[in-house]
Amino acid sequence: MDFDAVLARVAEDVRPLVRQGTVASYIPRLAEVPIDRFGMAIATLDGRQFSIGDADTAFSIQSISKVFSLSMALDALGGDLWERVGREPSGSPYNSLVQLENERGIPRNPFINAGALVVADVVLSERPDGLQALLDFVRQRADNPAIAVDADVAASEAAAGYRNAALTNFIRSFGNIQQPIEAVLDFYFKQCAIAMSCEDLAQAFLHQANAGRCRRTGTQVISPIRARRINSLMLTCGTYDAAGDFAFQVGLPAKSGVGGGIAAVVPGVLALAVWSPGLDERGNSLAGAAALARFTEITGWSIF
Ligand SMILES: NC(=O)CC[C@H](N)C(=O)O
Repeated sequence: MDFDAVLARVAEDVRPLVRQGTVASYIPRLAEVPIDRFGMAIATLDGRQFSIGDADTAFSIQSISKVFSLSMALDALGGDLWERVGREPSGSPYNSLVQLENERGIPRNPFINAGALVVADVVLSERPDGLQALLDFVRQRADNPAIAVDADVAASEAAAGYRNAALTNFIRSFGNIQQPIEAVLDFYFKQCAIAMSCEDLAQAFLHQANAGRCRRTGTQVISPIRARRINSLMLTCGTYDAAGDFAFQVGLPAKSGVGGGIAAVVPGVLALAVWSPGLDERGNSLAGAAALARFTEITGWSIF
Protein backbone atom coordinates (compact mmCIF):
# COMPACT_ATOMS: atom_id res chain seq x y z
CA MET A 1 0.00 0.00 0.00
CA ASP A 2 1.38 3.41 -0.96
CA PHE A 3 0.45 5.30 2.20
CA ASP A 4 1.87 8.60 1.00
CA ALA A 5 -0.46 8.43 -1.99
CA VAL A 6 -3.42 7.42 0.23
CA LEU A 7 -2.82 10.38 2.56
CA ALA A 8 -2.45 12.78 -0.35
CA ARG A 9 -5.72 11.61 -1.82
CA VAL A 10 -7.58 11.77 1.50
CA ALA A 11 -6.27 15.28 2.18
CA GLU A 12 -7.28 16.42 -1.28
CA ASP A 13 -10.76 14.93 -0.97
CA VAL A 14 -11.55 16.50 2.41
CA ARG A 15 -9.99 19.89 1.68
CA PRO A 16 -13.41 21.53 1.06
CA LEU A 17 -14.50 20.44 4.56
CA VAL A 18 -11.55 21.95 6.41
CA ARG A 19 -12.75 25.31 7.92
CA GLN A 20 -16.29 23.96 8.12
CA GLY A 21 -17.95 23.30 11.47
CA THR A 22 -17.08 25.23 14.60
CA VAL A 23 -14.09 25.23 16.91
CA ALA A 24 -15.07 24.24 20.48
CA SER A 25 -15.77 27.50 22.27
CA TYR A 26 -17.03 26.37 25.68
CA ILE A 27 -13.35 25.91 26.59
CA PRO A 28 -12.30 29.52 25.83
CA ARG A 29 -8.68 28.68 25.04
CA LEU A 30 -9.69 26.11 22.40
CA ALA A 31 -11.72 28.78 20.59
CA GLU A 32 -8.42 30.49 19.70
CA VAL A 33 -7.14 27.55 17.63
CA PRO A 34 -7.13 28.37 13.86
CA ILE A 35 -9.88 26.41 12.12
CA ASP A 36 -7.92 25.93 8.88
CA ARG A 37 -5.58 23.21 10.21
CA PHE A 38 -5.55 19.66 8.91
CA GLY A 39 -3.06 16.90 9.65
CA MET A 40 -3.03 13.14 9.48
CA ALA A 41 -0.47 10.50 10.46
CA ILE A 42 -0.18 6.74 10.13
CA ALA A 43 2.06 4.42 12.16
CA THR A 44 2.28 0.87 10.82
CA LEU A 45 3.07 -2.33 12.68
CA ASP A 46 6.03 -2.90 10.38
CA GLY A 47 7.60 0.28 11.77
CA ARG A 48 6.87 2.90 9.13
CA GLN A 49 5.33 6.31 9.67
CA PHE A 50 3.58 8.54 7.16
CA SER A 51 2.13 12.01 7.58
CA ILE A 52 0.60 14.92 5.78
CA GLY A 53 -0.29 18.54 6.55
CA ASP A 54 -0.11 19.67 10.18
CA ALA A 55 0.64 16.16 11.47
CA ASP A 56 3.46 17.31 13.72
CA THR A 57 1.56 20.21 15.32
CA ALA A 58 0.58 19.51 18.94
CA PHE A 59 -3.08 20.12 19.80
CA SER A 60 -5.31 19.51 22.81
CA ILE A 61 -6.16 15.81 22.83
CA GLN A 62 -9.21 16.32 25.09
CA SER A 63 -11.35 13.15 25.22
CA ILE A 64 -8.79 11.04 23.36
CA SER A 65 -7.02 11.00 26.74
CA LYS A 66 -9.90 8.86 28.07
CA VAL A 67 -8.43 5.83 26.31
CA PHE A 68 -5.13 6.26 28.16
CA SER A 69 -6.77 6.79 31.56
CA LEU A 70 -9.03 3.79 30.97
CA SER A 71 -5.97 1.61 30.27
CA MET A 72 -4.51 2.73 33.62
CA ALA A 73 -7.76 2.20 35.54
CA LEU A 74 -8.14 -1.31 34.12
CA ASP A 75 -4.59 -2.01 35.16
CA ALA A 76 -5.48 -0.89 38.68
CA LEU A 77 -8.89 -2.50 39.17
CA GLY A 78 -9.16 -5.14 36.45
CA GLY A 79 -12.74 -6.28 35.76
CA ASP A 80 -13.98 -4.70 39.02
CA LEU A 81 -13.94 -1.39 37.17
CA TRP A 82 -17.17 -2.49 35.44
CA GLU A 83 -19.04 -2.31 38.73
CA ARG A 84 -18.44 1.43 38.68
CA VAL A 85 -18.86 2.27 35.01
CA GLY A 86 -20.90 0.66 32.24
CA ARG A 87 -20.06 -0.50 28.73
CA GLU A 88 -23.03 0.66 26.71
CA PRO A 89 -23.19 3.54 24.25
CA SER A 90 -25.06 6.41 25.84
CA GLY A 91 -26.79 7.82 22.77
CA SER A 92 -26.51 11.15 24.59
CA PRO A 93 -24.05 14.03 24.29
CA TYR A 94 -20.68 13.48 25.95
CA ASN A 95 -21.37 15.94 28.75
CA SER A 96 -24.94 14.87 29.52
CA LEU A 97 -26.25 14.46 33.06
CA VAL A 98 -29.63 12.92 32.29
CA GLN A 99 -28.95 9.18 32.53
CA LEU A 100 -27.01 9.40 35.75
CA GLU A 101 -30.01 9.90 37.99
CA ASN A 102 -31.89 6.84 36.72
CA GLU A 103 -28.74 4.75 36.67
CA ARG A 104 -27.75 5.75 40.19
CA GLY A 105 -24.44 7.38 39.47
CA ILE A 106 -23.02 4.56 37.31
CA PRO A 107 -22.02 6.26 34.03
CA ARG A 108 -22.94 4.45 30.83
CA ASN A 109 -19.36 4.06 29.60
CA PRO A 110 -15.82 5.30 30.31
CA PHE A 111 -15.71 7.66 27.32
CA ILE A 112 -18.49 10.07 28.21
CA ASN A 113 -17.39 12.75 30.67
CA ALA A 114 -19.23 11.12 33.60
CA GLY A 115 -17.45 7.82 32.98
CA ALA A 116 -14.06 9.46 32.55
CA LEU A 117 -14.53 11.27 35.86
CA VAL A 118 -15.11 7.92 37.62
CA VAL A 119 -12.06 6.51 35.80
CA ALA A 120 -10.04 9.53 37.00
CA ASP A 121 -11.21 8.79 40.56
CA VAL A 122 -10.08 5.16 40.21
CA VAL A 123 -6.64 6.19 38.90
CA LEU A 124 -6.19 8.73 41.72
CA SER A 125 -7.34 6.25 44.38
CA GLU A 126 -4.68 3.82 43.21
CA ARG A 127 -1.90 6.35 42.89
CA PRO A 128 -1.75 9.90 44.22
CA ASP A 129 0.85 10.66 41.49
CA GLY A 130 -1.79 9.70 38.90
CA LEU A 131 -1.16 12.58 36.52
CA GLN A 132 2.58 11.93 36.39
CA ALA A 133 1.88 8.23 35.82
CA LEU A 134 -0.50 9.10 33.00
CA LEU A 135 2.07 11.40 31.40
CA ASP A 136 4.75 8.73 31.74
CA PHE A 137 2.43 6.22 30.07
CA VAL A 138 1.63 8.54 27.17
CA ARG A 139 5.25 9.63 26.68
CA GLN A 140 6.41 6.03 26.55
CA ARG A 141 3.67 4.98 24.19
CA ALA A 142 4.35 7.90 21.83
CA ASP A 143 8.13 7.65 22.33
CA ASN A 144 8.19 11.39 22.95
CA PRO A 145 9.39 12.62 26.38
CA ALA A 146 8.40 16.20 25.53
CA ILE A 147 4.64 15.55 25.70
CA ALA A 148 3.11 17.78 28.39
CA VAL A 149 -0.09 19.27 29.76
CA ASP A 150 -0.98 22.66 28.26
CA ALA A 151 -1.52 24.52 31.52
CA ASP A 152 -3.44 27.37 29.83
CA VAL A 153 -5.97 24.97 28.32
CA ALA A 154 -6.40 23.17 31.66
CA ALA A 155 -6.92 26.47 33.51
CA SER A 156 -9.31 27.68 30.83
CA GLU A 157 -11.43 24.54 31.12
CA ALA A 158 -11.34 24.62 34.92
CA ALA A 159 -12.58 28.22 34.91
CA ALA A 160 -15.54 27.24 32.75
CA GLY A 161 -15.98 23.71 34.10
CA TYR A 162 -19.38 24.03 35.77
CA ARG A 163 -20.87 21.05 34.01
CA ASN A 164 -18.01 18.69 34.83
CA ALA A 165 -18.08 19.95 38.42
CA ALA A 166 -21.82 19.22 38.51
CA LEU A 167 -21.24 15.71 37.12
CA THR A 168 -18.53 14.98 39.68
CA ASN A 169 -20.65 16.20 42.60
CA PHE A 170 -23.68 14.30 41.35
CA ILE A 171 -21.76 11.03 40.97
CA ARG A 172 -20.21 11.53 44.38
CA SER A 173 -23.69 11.85 45.88
CA PHE A 174 -24.21 8.22 44.81
CA GLY A 175 -20.87 7.21 46.34
CA ASN A 176 -19.23 6.41 43.02
CA ILE A 177 -16.48 9.02 43.46
CA GLN A 178 -14.23 8.69 46.47
CA GLN A 179 -11.47 11.24 46.09
CA PRO A 180 -12.00 14.97 46.76
CA ILE A 181 -13.99 16.62 43.96
CA GLU A 182 -11.23 19.19 43.31
CA ALA A 183 -8.59 16.48 42.89
CA VAL A 184 -10.72 14.50 40.42
CA LEU A 185 -11.52 17.60 38.37
CA ASP A 186 -7.91 18.77 38.40
CA PHE A 187 -6.74 15.39 37.10
CA TYR A 188 -9.51 15.29 34.49
CA PHE A 189 -8.93 18.82 33.15
CA LYS A 190 -5.19 18.19 32.95
CA GLN A 191 -5.52 14.84 31.19
CA CYS A 192 -7.78 16.52 28.61
CA ALA A 193 -5.25 19.35 28.20
CA ILE A 194 -2.38 17.05 27.22
CA ALA A 195 -0.99 18.35 23.93
CA MET A 196 0.04 15.83 21.27
CA SER A 197 0.42 15.78 17.51
CA CYS A 198 -1.13 13.31 15.07
CA GLU A 199 2.28 11.66 14.81
CA ASP A 200 2.40 11.25 18.62
CA LEU A 201 -1.13 9.84 18.70
CA ALA A 202 -0.61 7.36 15.88
CA GLN A 203 2.41 5.99 17.77
CA ALA A 204 0.59 6.05 21.12
CA PHE A 205 -2.30 3.97 19.76
CA LEU A 206 -0.16 1.44 17.94
CA HIS A 207 -0.27 -1.16 20.73
CA GLN A 208 -4.08 -1.08 20.37
CA ALA A 209 -3.54 -2.41 16.83
CA ASN A 210 -1.07 -5.03 18.08
CA ALA A 211 -3.01 -7.00 20.73
CA GLY A 212 -1.67 -4.72 23.46
CA ARG A 213 2.00 -5.17 22.62
CA CYS A 214 4.44 -2.34 21.92
CA ARG A 215 6.01 -2.93 18.53
CA ARG A 216 9.08 -0.86 19.33
CA THR A 217 10.06 -2.24 22.75
CA GLY A 218 8.32 -5.60 22.62
CA THR A 219 6.65 -4.98 25.99
CA GLN A 220 3.10 -6.16 26.58
CA VAL A 221 1.52 -2.80 27.49
CA ILE A 222 -1.90 -4.29 28.20
CA SER A 223 -3.17 -7.84 27.79
CA PRO A 224 -4.53 -8.91 24.37
CA ILE A 225 -8.07 -9.31 25.73
CA ARG A 226 -7.97 -5.85 27.29
CA ALA A 227 -6.72 -4.28 24.06
CA ARG A 228 -9.58 -5.97 22.25
CA ARG A 229 -12.10 -4.70 24.77
CA ILE A 230 -10.80 -1.16 24.65
CA ASN A 231 -11.08 -1.30 20.84
CA SER A 232 -14.66 -2.50 21.15
CA LEU A 233 -15.49 0.38 23.50
CA MET A 234 -13.88 2.82 21.08
CA LEU A 235 -16.07 1.43 18.32
CA THR A 236 -19.32 1.59 20.30
CA CYS A 237 -18.70 4.66 22.48
CA GLY A 238 -15.61 6.50 21.18
CA THR A 239 -17.41 9.16 19.19
CA TYR A 240 -20.32 9.68 21.63
CA ASP A 241 -23.78 9.87 20.15
CA ALA A 242 -22.29 9.64 16.65
CA ALA A 243 -20.78 6.18 17.29
CA GLY A 244 -23.41 4.38 15.22
CA ASP A 245 -22.91 6.65 12.27
CA PHE A 246 -19.16 6.45 12.69
CA ALA A 247 -19.26 2.64 12.57
CA PHE A 248 -21.42 2.95 9.45
CA GLN A 249 -19.19 5.48 7.68
CA VAL A 250 -15.73 4.51 8.94
CA GLY A 251 -15.94 1.10 10.60
CA LEU A 252 -12.87 1.39 12.80
CA PRO A 253 -12.40 1.67 16.57
CA ALA A 254 -11.82 5.39 17.07
CA LYS A 255 -11.73 8.01 19.81
CA SER A 256 -12.40 11.68 19.23
CA GLY A 257 -11.88 14.83 21.28
CA VAL A 258 -13.26 18.36 21.10
CA GLY A 259 -9.78 19.63 20.25
CA GLY A 260 -10.55 18.23 16.78
CA GLY A 261 -8.42 15.10 16.99
CA ILE A 262 -9.50 11.53 16.25
CA ALA A 263 -7.29 8.48 16.83
CA ALA A 264 -8.23 5.20 15.14
CA VAL A 265 -6.98 1.65 14.89
CA VAL A 266 -6.86 -0.92 12.09
CA PRO A 267 -6.28 -4.05 14.21
CA GLY A 268 -3.25 -6.02 13.08
CA VAL A 269 -2.14 -3.33 10.63
CA LEU A 270 -1.72 0.24 11.86
CA ALA A 271 -2.88 3.14 14.00
CA LEU A 272 -3.70 6.56 12.60
CA ALA A 273 -4.68 9.98 13.82
CA VAL A 274 -6.25 12.99 12.18
CA TRP A 275 -6.71 16.56 13.36
CA SER A 276 -8.84 19.41 12.14
CA PRO A 277 -10.42 21.74 14.73
CA GLY A 278 -13.81 22.42 13.06
CA LEU A 279 -16.38 20.24 14.87
CA ASP A 280 -19.78 18.95 13.87
CA GLU A 281 -22.76 19.37 16.18
CA ARG A 282 -21.87 16.25 18.15
CA GLY A 283 -18.35 17.43 18.91
CA ASN A 284 -16.41 15.31 16.41
CA SER A 285 -13.96 16.80 13.91
CA LEU A 286 -15.90 17.29 10.69
CA ALA A 287 -12.99 17.03 8.26
CA GLY A 288 -11.36 14.42 10.53
CA ALA A 289 -14.34 12.07 10.41
CA ALA A 290 -14.61 12.53 6.64
CA ALA A 291 -10.89 11.80 6.29
CA LEU A 292 -11.23 8.53 8.18
CA ALA A 293 -14.23 7.57 6.04
CA ARG A 294 -12.22 8.26 2.89
CA PHE A 295 -9.28 6.31 4.31
CA THR A 296 -11.36 3.16 4.83
CA GLU A 297 -13.05 3.58 1.44
CA ILE A 298 -9.71 3.85 -0.35
CA THR A 299 -7.91 1.09 1.57
CA GLY A 300 -10.89 -1.20 2.15
CA TRP A 301 -9.71 -1.58 5.77
CA SER A 302 -12.87 -1.32 7.78
CA ILE A 303 -13.15 -4.00 10.49
CA PHE A 304 -16.39 -5.06 8.82
N1 LIG B 1 -15.53 15.50 24.03
C1 LIG B 1 -14.49 16.02 24.64
O1 LIG B 1 -13.38 16.02 24.15
C2 LIG B 1 -14.82 16.64 25.95
C3 LIG B 1 -13.63 16.87 26.83
C4 LIG B 1 -13.70 18.18 27.54
N2 LIG B 1 -12.52 18.32 28.33
C5 LIG B 1 -14.93 18.24 28.44
O2 LIG B 1 -14.87 17.75 29.51
O3 LIG B 1 -15.94 18.79 28.12
